[in-house]
Formats: sequence, structure tokens, C-alpha cells
Amino acid sequence: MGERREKFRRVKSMRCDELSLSAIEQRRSQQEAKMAGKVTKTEHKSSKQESSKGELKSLAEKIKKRALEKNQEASEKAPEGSEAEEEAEGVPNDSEQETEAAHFESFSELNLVPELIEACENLKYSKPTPIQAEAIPPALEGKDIIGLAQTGSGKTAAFAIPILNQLWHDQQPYYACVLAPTRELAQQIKETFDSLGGAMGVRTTCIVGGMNMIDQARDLMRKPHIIIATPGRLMDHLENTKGFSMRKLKFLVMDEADRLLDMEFGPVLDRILKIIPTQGRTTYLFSATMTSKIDKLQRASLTNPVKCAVSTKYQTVDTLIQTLMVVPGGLKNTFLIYLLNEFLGKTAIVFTRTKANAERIATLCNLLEFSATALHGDLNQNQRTGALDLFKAGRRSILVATDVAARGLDIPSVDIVINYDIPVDSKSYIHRVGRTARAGRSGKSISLVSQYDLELILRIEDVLGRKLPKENVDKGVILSLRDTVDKANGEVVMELNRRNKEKVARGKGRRSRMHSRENMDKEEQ
Ligand SMILES: Nc1ncnc2c1ncn2[C@@H]1O[C@H](COP(=O)(O)OP(=O)(O)OP(=O)(O)O)[C@@H](O)[C@H]1O
Repeated sequence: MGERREKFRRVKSMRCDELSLSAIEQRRSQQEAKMAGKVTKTEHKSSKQESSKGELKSLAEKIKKRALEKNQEASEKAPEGSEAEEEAEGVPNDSEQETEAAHFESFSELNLVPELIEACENLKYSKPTPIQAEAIPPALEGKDIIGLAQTGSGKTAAFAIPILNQLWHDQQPYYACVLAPTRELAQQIKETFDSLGGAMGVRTTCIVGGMNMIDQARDLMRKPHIIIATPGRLMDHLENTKGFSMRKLKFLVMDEADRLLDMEFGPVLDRILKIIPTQGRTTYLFSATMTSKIDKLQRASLTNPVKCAVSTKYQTVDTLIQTLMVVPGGLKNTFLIYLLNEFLGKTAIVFTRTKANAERIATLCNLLEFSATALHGDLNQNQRTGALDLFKAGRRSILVATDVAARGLDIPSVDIVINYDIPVDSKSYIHRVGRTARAGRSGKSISLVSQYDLELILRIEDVLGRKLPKENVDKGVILSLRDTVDKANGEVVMELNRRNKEKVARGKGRRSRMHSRENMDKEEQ
């Protein structure tokens, strides 16, 4: 509490000369120096956290109760059957078989090889989650699966376990391929396969964009059992890497399948699907927001799939408290800083719509001494991995990201998701807020709603089937923060513009040098 008051006092009283980017670098290195004494500090923090846990818990329970009551009230008032989303439900597929609700008390009841049961124990998976209980038995019978379950409900293990179980009996290179829409998610899925299949000696490789093709080709030549890939780079290797083929592939998984089956990935996915066999191949589609559009599902060429749905298409978990804040014009940055100050000491992901906004907000946070890092598609892969690692290791408490971080990422420490910009489609909302409250934990999401976002938020509330309760704000605090935040933002915008100009100039120089070299080559020919 004292820490928060001190931070607030500092932000309010920051002088203009402190709000310069050179000051950030200085403060950043001070922060790094403090990190060196991290062990003592972390211990201190955790004991402090421990002592306030009871207080926080009861506060959280109160907030949750209040929100639940409000939600209940709101859902009673909400119009029935309002499905306003762009993607209307398709006609149910007759060939899909629905499963009976299944329940297992332990993984040993699932008839898995002992190595897998042991791996689950080591990972502290005491019993299968509902989606695992639903999907693993038909998967072990060799069925194609369409799996729909909320964010953070263990879908990765739901498809990894049956594949690894089968691989144990039938060890072959290039046995299974898992496709994911982002590089970071592909890497995370690889880690799950490694921890579940390590004792079995499973070989996995991650094939994603932004990494060296030759290194990847070398990894593929080591004949891994499982390839986890983003579609574009996989296609590159299928076309260009000699000796690599997936003609004997036994399993194809599309994680975040609705995303992979949409327009952006559609063409490359079609090309991959043409190359790999349909006969003798088992296909799994998993997502928290699965499409039921028949033409999209047909693209994946499933054979009599079993539909394992433990949630509805837009269901969020009960342990997630979702609220919104109505933000008057021009005050979005101030509201964000106000919130970060309110949740000081917590770990947050702030989602923005554009890469430029992600960069700006992360820089603004750092200038105001909230330790943040940015993750977006304009960064190179090393920077992306570096940012995520800093956040995961707790060395930055705020991750400011575009939707590149919206799907799949499993970072248990995330307490809060803030939608700085409201996502333009409701599915993104479901995935973004699902970065918190995972695996039974509690979490909170807050959406900043300006006058321009009203339609978007109404659409989101419509698919959620309830109104999101409004957060109260201390107007006095907002007013006193406003000047400092605006000034800091002005500094950040100027500095980022300067850096961009420099980058463009460097790029032009490089291009013109390349151009003259090309001309030289031509002349020499
Ligand atoms: N049986 C289990 N018991 C306890 N924890 C589990 C179990 N299975 C998976 N988990 C944990 O639950 C967390 C969430 O799992 P996972 O990332 O697979 O969720 P998901 O359903 O794929 O989420 P998303 O839709 O966001 O991608 C992970 O940290 C994972 O280790």
C-alpha cells in the first residue's frame, strides 16, 4: 500500500526534465542494478505478498461476488439468443459425433503407457481436465477430434497425450505435425511435448518464421518425431528442404484451428494439406472459439470427427472477473497509468490494436517507472523472444502486446489483462482475456472503452450474453495524473518519431547501397 502511494506520488510529481528518454535508460540501468539483488528483494516481496494474501483474497472474493451478482442481474436482463457475431453458427455437421460427459479421477484410468502417466505426475497433473477427459478416450481409439474448451483448460495436453501414447507403439520420424498461428505458441507447444514425452525419448522440433532456415533444415534432417510449426515456414521447408517430406505423417493437429482456417492462413494451409496424406492420417482441431462453419471445417478434411465440446463458443472461465472502464476522450493513457498504479505489484498484459501503440505504451510505462516490455510483429524474433522471456521471468511486470500474444500463451503469473484498445472481433476478446485465470486460477480483465468503441463492446457483451460491469474510478486521481501522463506521452511520441526517421534513413542508405551494388553486378555481367 505504502509502495503504491509512493509510486503515485512520484508519477504525479514528475518534473518535465525527468520525462526524457535518456532518463529512462538511466532508470532502466538502476532497475537492472536493483535486479542484481533480486533474491533478497524477491524474498522480501513474497513475504510481503504472503502477509497481504489474506487481505487480498477476501478483497478478491468481495469483488468477485459483487461482479457475479452484477453479471447475474445483467444476464437476466440480456436479450435471449443474441448471436451477433460475424460468424453465425453453421448447420451442425451430421457426421460429427457428440461425446458423453466423461469423468476420470486420474490419468492411470485412461489406459496410457506408464511413461506418460509418470510425466503427468511430474507435471503435477493430478487428474485429466474436462477437455482431456472428453478427448483422450476417443483419440486413443483413433478418431478425428474437434475439441472446444475454454482458454487455459489444458487443450495442449489433450492432443499431445494421445499422440505420444500412439508414438510409443509405433516410433517413426515425422510422425505428427502440430500447426499453430504464432511462433511463440509453437515454441510453447514444443515445450509441452518435451515435458510430456521426455522420458519416452521423443524428438521434437519447432519450425517457425524469423529463424535460420539452414539450422531448421539441419534439425529436420535429424528426423524428429514431432514437428511443431507455423504454416508459412513449414511450407517453405516442404518446398525447399531436400529429403524432408511428410508423406508418412500419422497425425495433423491444428491448434487455434479457427484462426488457422481463416482467410489469412487459408491458402498456405490448403497447399500443406495437398502435400500430406489424407489416408491413414488422424486430424485434431482444437480451439477455445471453434468455428462451426462447414466449409471451413471441410478444408481440414476430417473423417467422421468426434466433437468434444466442454464449453460453448464464447465461454470464458468462471474464475475470470471481467469489467470495463468508460474513458472520456483524450484520457486513455491517463486511465491506463491509473490502473497500472492501482495494480502495482501485479503482473499485467496490456493489449493494443497496433504495433505502434504497443511500442508507444511500453515506452510510456517505462518512462513513468512501470517496468514494461513490448511484443509485436515489428520486432525481430530475438527481440520477441527476449521480451517474452523478460516478462515470464518476472523481470518486467507489464507486457504490452498486439494480438500476436492473444492466443495460446500460457503464463501462469498473469493477474490482469487490460484491453487498451478494444479488439475488433469478439473472438480476439475471448482469447486476450484468457491470458489470465488459467488452469483454475483467478484473474481479472479490464477493457478501456472510449466513445468510438461502444459498438465493439456491445458486440462483445452480446456474444458473452451479459453486460460487463463498470469499474469505479477516482476522478480526483485521474485529474491529478493527467498532466504528467500527457507530458510523458508527448516526449515518447517525439522520441519514437525521431527513432523512426533514423531507421527510415538507415534503410534508405542500405537500399541505395544495395541498389548501386546490384547495378555494379549488372554492369560486371
Ligand atoms: N490435467 C491437468 N492438471 C493440471 N494442470 C493442467 C492439466 N493439463 C494442463 N494443465 C496446465 O494448464 C495450463 C493451461 O493449459 P493449456 O495451455 O494447454 O491451455 P489451453 O486450453 O490450450 O488454453 P488456450 O485456449 O489459451 O490456448 C498449463 O499451464 C498446463 O500445464
